[in-house]
Amino acid sequence: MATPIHLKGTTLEGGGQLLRLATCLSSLTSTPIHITSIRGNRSGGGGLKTQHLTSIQWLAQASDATVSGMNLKSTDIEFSPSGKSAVNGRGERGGDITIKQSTPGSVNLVFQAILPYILFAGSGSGEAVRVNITGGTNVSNSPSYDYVEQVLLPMLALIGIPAIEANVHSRGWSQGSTRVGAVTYTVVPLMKQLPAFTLTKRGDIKSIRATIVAPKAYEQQLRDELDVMFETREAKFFGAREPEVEVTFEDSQHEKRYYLLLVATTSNGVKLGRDWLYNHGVRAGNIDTVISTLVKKVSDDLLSEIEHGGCVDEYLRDQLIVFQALAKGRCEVYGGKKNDVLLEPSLHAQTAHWVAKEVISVDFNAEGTCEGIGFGDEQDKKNTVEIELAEGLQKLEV
Ligand SMILES: Nc1ncnc2c1ncn2[C@@H]1O[C@H](COP(=O)(O)OP(=O)(O)OP(=O)(O)O)[C@@H](O)[C@H]1O
Repeated sequence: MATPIHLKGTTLEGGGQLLRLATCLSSLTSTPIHITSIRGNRSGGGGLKTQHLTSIQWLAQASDATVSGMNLKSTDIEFSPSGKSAVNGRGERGGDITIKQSTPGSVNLVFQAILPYILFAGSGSGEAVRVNITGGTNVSNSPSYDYVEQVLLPMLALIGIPAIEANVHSRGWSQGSTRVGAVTYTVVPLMKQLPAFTLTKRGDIKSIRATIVAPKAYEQQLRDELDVMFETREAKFFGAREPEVEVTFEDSQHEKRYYLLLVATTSNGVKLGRDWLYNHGVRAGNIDTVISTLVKKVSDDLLSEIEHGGCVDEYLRDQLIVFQALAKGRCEVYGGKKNDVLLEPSLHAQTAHWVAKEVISVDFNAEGTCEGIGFGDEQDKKNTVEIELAEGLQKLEV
């Protein structure tokens, strides 16, 4: 068996994303890896949390991997796929995948870990796979259900991934709540390689959609606050264009859960999103502050995304890297400029570049461009098989 590639879990961002991406690429390409000091840059000693463990367990089953260290708080895992892909983790093609978390750990970080595998491992039949995941739907520092539905999935469609349908059955919140949510994503695995893609022309801001999830009693106040904000900042958002704004509201059914997402859609179909699950403490006496702070922060954040002129927001930039690396050929994603200087990729994006380089040898340049490996084409895929011969180890390409 090949020697596992060693990945130090404290590299760059040093959090859970390194682990998700590395195990996913390892599963797809049957590359053994050894990750040490897992989430070593996080407080509390790092190690695997439920969400990470759940993702790795699914990938291990799907790729028939032998794994050591697969337990909560583990800081060291060795992950060695056998090369016999089981496609959806049950040894079947098509059908359903059900992943249950009993905590509000982020549904979408589990989805982030397994989606490339489901798409690229190849069911070949064009049959849809329903991915049911329970856990948190709106969790701080992770993609919310709303962000995935309104930004990630349309952007994946824009780069050539077959449309993925999203359904939320119930909300699950973090921050002291034990409410677990449920989501279904319906994914059609790729039947051939993902062609190279380019996202370099953003276009003008055409419309903005605001999604509010908050206690029903404050719906009107939130709508009013947004109206005033859009009126004041109309020119900044829309330039000379006629403003197009849509606001939707959903009752959070929880007196302390205030969530806002703003998504800008451009004339070229690009989506830029920013959101926030208010996390500074909600008390009976501070609702006015909660509402004004929420609207101000999210609109400030979206404006800075719009001002840099890029085709991806800060979060999408790191989430598209795996698709760039697996597509066939030169993939370019423009991240924008500040004061005429290219925006540096976030630490998460730099980490994803590093993992892609270490595990599947894809190089990203400073502009975030790479030559993707074209995963999925049997003719182009270079499966290296190691055969032990009496006189030594010889490598053959098949
Ligand atoms: N507000 C947001 N909207 C969309 N995506 C987000 C948002 N915040 C974070 N993300 C994405 O969530 C992922 C977070 O990765 P990270 O390694 O920090 O997660 P983690 O598994 O929770 O790890 P850790 O607990 O170690 O921080 C990244 O892909 C990042 O782009």
